Amino acid sequence: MTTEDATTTDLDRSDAPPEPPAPGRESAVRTLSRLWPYVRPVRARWAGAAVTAVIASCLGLVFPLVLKWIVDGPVTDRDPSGVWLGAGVLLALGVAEALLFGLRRWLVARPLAGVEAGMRADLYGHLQRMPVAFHDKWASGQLLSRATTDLMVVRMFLAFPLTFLIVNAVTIVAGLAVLVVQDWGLGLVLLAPAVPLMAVCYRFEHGYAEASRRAQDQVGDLTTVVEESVLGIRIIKGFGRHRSQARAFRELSQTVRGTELTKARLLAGILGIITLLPELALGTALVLGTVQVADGDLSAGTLVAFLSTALALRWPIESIGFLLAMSQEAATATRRFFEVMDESEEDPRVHEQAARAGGRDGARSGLRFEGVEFRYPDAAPDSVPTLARIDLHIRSGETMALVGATGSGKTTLTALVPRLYDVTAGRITLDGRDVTAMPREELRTLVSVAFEEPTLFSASVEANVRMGAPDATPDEVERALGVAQADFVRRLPEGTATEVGEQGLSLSGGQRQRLALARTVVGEPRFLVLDDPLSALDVHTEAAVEAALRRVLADSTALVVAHRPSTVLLADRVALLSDGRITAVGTHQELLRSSAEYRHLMSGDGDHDAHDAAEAGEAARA
Ligand SMILES: Nc1ncnc2c1ncn2[C@@H]1O[C@H](COP(=O)(O)OP(=O)(O)OP(=O)(O)O)[C@@H](O)[C@H]1O
Repeated sequence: MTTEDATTTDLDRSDAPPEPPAPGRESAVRTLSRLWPYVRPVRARWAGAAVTAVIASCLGLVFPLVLKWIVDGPVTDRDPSGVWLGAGVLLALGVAEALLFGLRRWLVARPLAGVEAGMRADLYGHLQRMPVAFHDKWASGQLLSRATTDLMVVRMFLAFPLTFLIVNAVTIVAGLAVLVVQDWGLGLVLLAPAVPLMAVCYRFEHGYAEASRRAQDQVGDLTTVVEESVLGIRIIKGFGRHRSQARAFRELSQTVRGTELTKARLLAGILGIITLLPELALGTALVLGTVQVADGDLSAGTLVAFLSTALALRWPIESIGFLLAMSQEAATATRRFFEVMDESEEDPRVHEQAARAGGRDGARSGLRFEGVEFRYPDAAPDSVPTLARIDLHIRSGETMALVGATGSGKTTLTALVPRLYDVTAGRITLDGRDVTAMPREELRTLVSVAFEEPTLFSASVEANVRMGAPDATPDEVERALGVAQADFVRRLPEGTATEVGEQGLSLSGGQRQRLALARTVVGEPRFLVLDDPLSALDVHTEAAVEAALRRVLADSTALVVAHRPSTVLLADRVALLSDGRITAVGTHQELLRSSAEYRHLMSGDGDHDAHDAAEAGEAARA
């Protein structure tokens, strides 16, 4: 996304993910079960940790039984040594419980950090293999938030709620069994809230899933806005838009706050009910139990044991509300993760049919567009194609300039050669081989591209240039920097080792463009596709780059998008693109003579869009 785009962002949007599936369409359990391939390698340690936690939690249920023994035994018999023994057992139980919980944490911490890292690496690798059309469609903040916050939520779920939902369920069942065994009547009183609680939990899960999805998407939008504002900070300041931008940001954060409050309200509601109903049941059991003890129907020890068992179950029951909430958030995070992972990657296979059909033109026949038609993937099927009926032959070793009004489709046409997008009809061949018949790696070694927007990465000058050819020798890097007239790198603090890019030294537009050009030519590719590569250079530097570039172009087959006559003069021939169609091909002089539209475009009187240029051409003809 360009910086210009960043500032025109409508902050009120609720953009990507494109059409998120409605929550609840797939159950949380089903969604979370998709994590199994990632959890599988650590299943033994995870299960060991869960069993440890179950043992630790159930040890808590032994306390009341020891208490009962102390009250009904040594206390009733006034036996101090028995009381000390009981106290010692309680202390040992407490220490054992603490140690076991510590062991559980130790068992899972490292493997689950590994699961999170593995998922993140998979997501990153997948994003690298996704077609450009996918990145056109998805807001960067949505992808960022999925790779960071969502994966953290998943790790926390595996470490805590998943284990404790199991641990607490086992503890509650065991505890209720202990209660019923001690006094079935009082046990049933405590069991009474179970059914309404289950109904409440079910309803809560549904509402919370919806709110949690909304919140996580809104956080993604917020991330996008922050990222775009940082990238576009110069334009925001330059246009004095920081106040309105801040206001729009505040509104979006208010929306996130509102959704978080909805979640908090839902959680508070269920926590209230989950606490209230068992407390009521416990109060009732306490009254009934006390009456039974007074009537002599129940021993005091049994009542103490009964109540302390019930109290030991308070935490497992009360925690269910937020464990469910965390599980729902993890289900949403997992769903958001797999929404990206489920998108199909670029097909690495070559098209067999195209491979068989290719080769008939023979070697060194250059770059050919044959009946090419292209429509962007999100365009309506019946819309006018962006490019249509493109037949163009750039002979081996020839440089063809591509000229056309703004919006006529020049960038789109250049993007088809390295298969950033695939043609919707027709074919493109390199030395007679259909580009779809080549493995992408081979294609992208054969074709080198320089885009209008010279993006550099946070790395040294040399590493940025080497992206064009990782195996280039230092001499080749020097030569490429020479072609791009990037001698300014010698004056940088650490020469070619100087860090540039987002976190590095700031370079001027022209300097960045020259480094990007060096990156393109370093591998001496057979085919070069340059999208207006000299637009940011002053006339003297442009002339020097052109002189050097001419030597490179002599050995390559090149397609060069050009807006200025000086760039056009690099080319042997020129193709004129009007509204997505090639309307003329010839030398610069021929087109100056024969095409009014071309004359108009080359006259340099301002910027024209495709329509203006065509109209101006018509007018000039008339
Ligand atoms: N990713 C995209 N998705 C949908 N439509 C697009 C996309 N990129 C460009 N377009 C549309 O395709 C048309 C051609 O755009 P393109 O960028 O190829 O023009 P161009 O000739 O290179 O213009 P310029 O000289 O201004 O760079 C435009 O109408 C543009 O709106």
